[in-house]
Amino acid sequence: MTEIRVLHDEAQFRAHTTVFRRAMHMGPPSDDDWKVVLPSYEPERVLAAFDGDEMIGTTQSYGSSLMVPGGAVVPHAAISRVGVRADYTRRGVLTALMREQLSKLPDPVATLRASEGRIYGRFGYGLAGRWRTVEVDAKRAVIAGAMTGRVRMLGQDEADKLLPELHESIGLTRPGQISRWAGWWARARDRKTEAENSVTVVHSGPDGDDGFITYKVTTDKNWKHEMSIKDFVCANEDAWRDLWIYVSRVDLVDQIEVDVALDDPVSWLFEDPRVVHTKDIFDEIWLRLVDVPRMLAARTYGPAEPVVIEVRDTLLPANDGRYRVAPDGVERVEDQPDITIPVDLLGAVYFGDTTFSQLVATKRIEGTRLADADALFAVPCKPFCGTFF
Ligand SMILES: CC(=O)SCCNC(=O)CCNC(=O)[C@H](O)C(C)(C)COP(=O)(O)OP(=O)(O)OC[C@H]1O[C@@H](n2cnc3c(N)ncnc32)[C@H](O)[C@@H]1OP(=O)(O)O
Repeated sequence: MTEIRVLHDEAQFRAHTTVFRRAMHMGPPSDDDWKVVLPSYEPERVLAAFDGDEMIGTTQSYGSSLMVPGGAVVPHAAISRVGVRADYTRRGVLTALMREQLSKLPDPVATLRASEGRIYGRFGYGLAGRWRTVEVDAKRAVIAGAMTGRVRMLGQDEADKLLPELHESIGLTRPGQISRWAGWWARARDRKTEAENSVTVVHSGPDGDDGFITYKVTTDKNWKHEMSIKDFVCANEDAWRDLWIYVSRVDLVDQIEVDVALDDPVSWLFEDPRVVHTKDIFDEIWLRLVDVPRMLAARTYGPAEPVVIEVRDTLLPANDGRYRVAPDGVERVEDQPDITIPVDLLGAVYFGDTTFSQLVATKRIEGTRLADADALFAVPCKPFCGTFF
């Protein structure tokens, strides 16, 4: 019999990490590891499944905020450390954890990064945003013109102190982005220490610091140097362009790799757009609309005739209902629906990464008046988070 409990103390948190890591085929945390991981445990947000006294499954969330289309920022739960002990899988342990977690979340929306694509749809998470991994041939990469601002390289201690403040002051600039919590920065600092030669460069414009990158250069046995950009954050286009000028001019580097938004205009920076090659497109944001009326009201809509959308949510039936979505807002109605959609697929269209028409074409949903629905949910830019957790 599986029982779900909220964990409260450090010993339980450490056992939680061990169960999760084992599910991911990693060993338990060392004492040094544990010092870094502990700050990522937030009271009341940590759940575990038990069989008697045995901990057999885990999940937790971090309190954060998320930008939605139109620019509003809403409280958000970042879901992480989901794992079930291999000797207990496929007996409903994750189902019990997810059910309990969703019923208790204080936030109207949750996102996660999925280890596998078939796990989370049944719990109402939809694939809402993807990233594009690009490789830039640095030897041929020429950006015309000079920087408009200036860049400076930081020492590790300085970076550890400045980056959380700078990230917060830059704020969220694109739908899909989330704020970072103290435990996120502790893990990031630890990963940089592991990487040893991780480099942080900050950009300043007329109003002060307004962007940064963190990267690492590795050298293979053929003396080929690859720069991997781990973090690329900027408040404006000048900072973005100047930081690209900087990385494209670092000596010895043959190739630069970075994850960007699907519609990132990076190719247009270079005199020869072919220096940018898309290596991969991969799912990033799995979105769970926990409070559907609140989340539908939080975003803005494009110009189109209103449509009535019927939402089905087996885990959170308070969301079940028909919503009339119009450019001037959303209201619950009893009218006949134009479209009927499960909550995971409403999550998939929420950020505009996919459309109602595409879902109908693939027979995932049924509906009419698709041109209006697509126009209402259309967005000027694709979602991208850029914060891995
Ligand atoms: C946000 C993150 O942390 S991502 C990391 C997720 N964790 C991992 O990948 C670690 C390794 N895997 C595991 O720990 C487990 O297999 C989990 C957590 C993915 C699933 O836990 P389980 O307790 O086995 O899930 P549960 O028994 O509740 O399964 C519910 C349903 O999902 C299906 N399901 C569960 N996992 C998978 C999977 N990996 N692939 C396909 N279907 C799956 C089950 O078959 C079941 O379907 P059914 O209701 O039709 O019978």
